[in-house]
Amino acid sequence: MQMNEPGAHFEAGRQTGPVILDLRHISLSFGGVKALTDISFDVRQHEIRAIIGPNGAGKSSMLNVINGVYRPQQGEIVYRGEHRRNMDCYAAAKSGIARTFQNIALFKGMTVLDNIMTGRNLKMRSNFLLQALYWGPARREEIAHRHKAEEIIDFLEIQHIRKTPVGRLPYGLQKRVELGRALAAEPDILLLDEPMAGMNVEEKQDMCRFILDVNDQFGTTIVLIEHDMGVVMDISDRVVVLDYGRKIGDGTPDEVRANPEVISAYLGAAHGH
Ligand SMILES: Nc1ncnc2c1ncn2[C@@H]1O[C@H](COP(=O)(O)OP(=O)(O)OP(=O)(O)O)[C@@H](O)[C@H]1O
Repeated sequence: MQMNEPGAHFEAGRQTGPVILDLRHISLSFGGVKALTDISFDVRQHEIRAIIGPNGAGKSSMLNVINGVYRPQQGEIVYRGEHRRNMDCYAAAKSGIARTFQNIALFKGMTVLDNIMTGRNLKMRSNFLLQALYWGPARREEIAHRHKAEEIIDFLEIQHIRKTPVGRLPYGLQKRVELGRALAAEPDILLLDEPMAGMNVEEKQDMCRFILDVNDQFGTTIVLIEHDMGVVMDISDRVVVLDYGRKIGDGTPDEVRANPEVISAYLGAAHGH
């Protein structure tokens, strides 16, 4: 029998580690609108954790709480054992949390390579002054960053478009470049907001493969929002289900699929309630 590290768990045949991110009793409202009410769930190292739920359920708000864009009025976030009232956007990025957005947020006029290089910003030590004073070290640093960006380009199989302005690419490839930019930060946790939205079947299959490879080869923990149930159930270790800002289910894909409250929320949504 294989010996596991302490705190190790097996989900969907994948070994996941101890809890890296723990969200406790998070409540968030905008004026009178309650976007999240008393949500608690955790994320284990190396797992693929999905957040699902009907439109307006609070999924994007939850990601925004995790990377510090929104500050919840109540609750606590424990990240790597440190307790915080809320995350701070810059600190979250600096401490290894990267994300992609529902609507692509790339520099359309810039090439694929340059967009991916922007993901290295937080890793760059040299600023303009330093570059002027110490041309050598800054140059060496630039080369190292470029090398990393090229590695990501190879990994995502987009060598052929590395010099193409992003705005000229089809949607599916733009989404892949956005993933590349997030990967350039070498994150420990990658937050993906609907990575497959608007894609055709083939593009979805490619994206699934890349997400699984990122998780497998880089050991990256992944938290994703996705509407395509087939994809979610296929690739996730555990799924949290939100409805009207409340958590109504949490568990393995099989557990969630069999949860009567989840079934009725989805049937209700399908019937337009
Ligand atoms: N910045 C904001 N200002 C005011 N209300 C907001 C804001 N962001 C989200 N909300 C509200 O919070 C609720 C949850 O929205 P959220 O976008 O998190 O849901 P979602 O599950 O991601 O939805 P979708 O699947 O449609 O993207 C909604 O009622 C939404 O209108």
